[in-house]
Parts: sequence; structure tokens; C-alpha cells
Amino acid sequence: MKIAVLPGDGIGTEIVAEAIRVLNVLDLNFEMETALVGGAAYEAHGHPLPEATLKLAKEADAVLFGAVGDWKYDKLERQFRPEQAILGLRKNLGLFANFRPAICYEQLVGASSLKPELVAGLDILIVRELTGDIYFGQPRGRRTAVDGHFPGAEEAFDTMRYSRPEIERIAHVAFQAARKRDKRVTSVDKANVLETFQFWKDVVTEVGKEYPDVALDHMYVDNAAMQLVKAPKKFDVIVTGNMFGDILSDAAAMLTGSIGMLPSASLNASNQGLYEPSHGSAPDIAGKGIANPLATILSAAMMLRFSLNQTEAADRIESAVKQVLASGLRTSDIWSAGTTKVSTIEMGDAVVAAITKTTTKG
Ligand SMILES: NC(=O)C1=CN([C@@H]2O[C@H](COP(=O)(O)OP(=O)(O)OC[C@H]3O[C@@H](n4cnc5c(N)ncnc54)[C@H](O)[C@@H]3O)[C@@H](O)[C@H]2O)C=CC1
Ligand SMILES: CC(C)CC(=O)C(=O)O
Ligand SMILES: [Mg+2]
Repeated sequence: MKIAVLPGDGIGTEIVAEAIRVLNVLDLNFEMETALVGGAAYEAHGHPLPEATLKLAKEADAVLFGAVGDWKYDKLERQFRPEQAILGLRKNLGLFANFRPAICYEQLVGASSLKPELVAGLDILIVRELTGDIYFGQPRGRRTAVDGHFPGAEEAFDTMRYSRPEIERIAHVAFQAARKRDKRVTSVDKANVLETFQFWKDVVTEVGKEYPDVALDHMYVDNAAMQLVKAPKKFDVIVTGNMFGDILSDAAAMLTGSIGMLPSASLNASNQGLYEPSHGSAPDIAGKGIANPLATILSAAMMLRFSLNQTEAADRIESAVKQVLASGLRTSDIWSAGTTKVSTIEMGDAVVAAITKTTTKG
């Protein structure tokens, strides 16, 4: 079994280093190979997703990814910007199904920006379509407007689109995930305005008929954003498109205490997966040693469970994270009075120690 390790930029290198230490202590005998991606790859090879990195990712059983991006690349031609690396990996590996579980650990109820009673016991799953929508739709570009409010003016355009098979397959993923949970799916759309999302709603409704044991409801994305901060526990599985899922999952992250707590798994039709925290490269805190590595460590646990068939090892990581939080250790983003502030490395040390302790106990 081979894991491609792509740390990327900013805090990516710091948090992936901790996830690797956690994987190593499990002694699972995986081969790991690291490669440059994002801004780091652009600096070294002139491209954010070099052929060799893509080849490594394609051939691996799973990819562990940190994050890419930095403000200093914002003026580059789009094809060379670091973010094209993660978009390219998603597209080339066909990673259409993105799972973003938002779980509020008991110990972090007070770290959420919402009242404790709204988030205590929260366990929702956002299933985000990841290879379609306006993030990938063509054509896109800049041109001179021929109509609209200002004919003759410079304008930019992108294309929102979804095909029936793209919607069907992500809907199946969501209904099947719901079957293993509370058997409720909320499909989030903007069908009142966008034809793409009226089609999305129609197709999800059709697929839903194959799952009579799962309750399906529909919600407009603006209302969904509001309900996520009003009564998040009413959701079970949320299924939505690429852009709405991107935005809603960052909002959901704060229900769990911090975006530094939200892992993710992106799977293709053969269950090959890329595992990454839901956040970005956080240039504002990069190099300070304060980033929360837990979203990445929990993403590594998802990797063991979903792609590498190591359920027990995944359980051990997740239970070590709970023990560490119960012991009161917190990185800055989840710190509150009465808890102990630790660095990225100290948090990694604590998870490693908690795993070692359970190993010693047998
Ligand atoms: N999959 C990827 O590689 C992604 C890359 N990005 C890129 O990352 C760069 C920064 O984007 P932002 O919009 O600032 O989003 P971001 O997610 O990197 O950061 C947003 C805020 O959350 C904080 N934060 C993020 N992760 C954290 C962690 N583990 N521990 C503690 N605090 C954390 C940051 O310090 C910042 O204040 C951009 O270049 C963006 O394009 C953004 C999202 C995903
Ligand atoms: C940087 C983007 C391509 C992706 C993003 O924000 C995400 O996947 O959450
Ligand atoms: Mg995002």
C-alpha cells in the first residue's frame, strides 16, 4: 500500500508533518512518498501540479494532502496559481465525492462560536460534489460585453453546469451515507433562481425514490446558511454542489469549534481517495507553529478507514484525539480559559503519546 504525501504550502507542511508522525506510530508498514505541490512546486518546477506529482498521486492507494496557496501568487496567470493543483488533482483523479463531517467533540462545545446547547452532540455530514459546477464549467474568461447593463464594458464570466450523471452519482453517495446514519438527506440548491439547480433538485428527487427508507427534503442555500447557525442539529446529511458545499462547510466548521477541526475525504468511483483538512494554507499563521493539526490528523484517520481498510487504526487515532482534548490541550484556535495552550508540534506529540499509551496497554 502506498500513500502519496503532498504537504503543499503555508501551514500545509506543519500539519502534514504531525499527521505523518501519527501514522508512523501506528506501525502499519505503508510506503509513503512525498512530493511538491502548489506554490512550492511552482517555485521548484514552474508548475503547481508537476507531471511527477500527478503521476505519484494517480498511482498511490491514497493521497494525504495539506493545503496550497499564498497571497503572493494572486497575480499569477490562473493556470500557475497554487489552487490549480488541488483542482487538477480532483479532476484528474475523478474525486467527485467530498465528505466533510462536522462533529462537535464534547470537550469543544465551549469553543464553538454558537451557544453550547446548539452544538452539543452535533454530528452532521456535508456531501459536496467536487468535480463539477461553476468551479470547472467552461467557457470562462474575460471579454467585452455585447449586452447586459454595460455593453462595451470589460466583463468576466464563468459557467455553472451539471449533467444528469454527475448529479445522480453524488445523490447516490449521499443517500447511501444517510442509510448508515439517521436516514435523512437535505439537498441544498438555488432552484428558485438557477436552472442548474432546478435540474439538480429534480434529479436528486428522482434518485431519492430509490431510497424510500431515507427522508429527503430540499432547502435553498441562503436558508441553509441561516439554518446551519440557527439549528444545525436538525441536519443529518447535506448534499450540495461544489460551490455551495465549499461555502457551507466553512460555516459548519465553526460549529465544531474551529476550521482546524474539520477533516475531509474526497473519493472517486474506485474508492481511491485524497484526504485533506477542509481549510486552506492559512498564510496569516504559517511558520508560527500554532496551526491546529487535528483536521489533518483526523483526515489521516478517514484515509485509513475509507481507502486503506484499516478501521481499527482509524478508531485509535480518533480516540487518541478525544483523549487529548479531554486532557485539556488546545491549539490557539480552540483555546479557552481553563485549558492549556499548545503548539502544533505539542498537539502532535500528545496524539502520538495517547496512541502509544493504548498500544502499551495492549
Ligand atoms: N484545499 C486547499 O488547499 C485550500 C486552499 N486555500 C487557499 O489557502 C489560502 C488562504 O485562504 P483563506 O481564505 O485564508 O482560508 P484558510 O482556511 O487558509 O484560513 C482561514 C482562517 O482560518 C484559520 N485557519 C485555517 N486553518 C487553521 C488551522 N489548522 N489552525 C488554526 N487556524 C486555522 C487561518 O489562520 C485564517 O484566519 C488561499 O491561497 C486559498 O486559496 C483555501 C481553501 C482550501
Ligand atoms: C482552494 C479551493 C480550490 C478549494 C476550497 O476552498 C475547498 O476545497 O475548500
Ligand atoms: Mg474551501
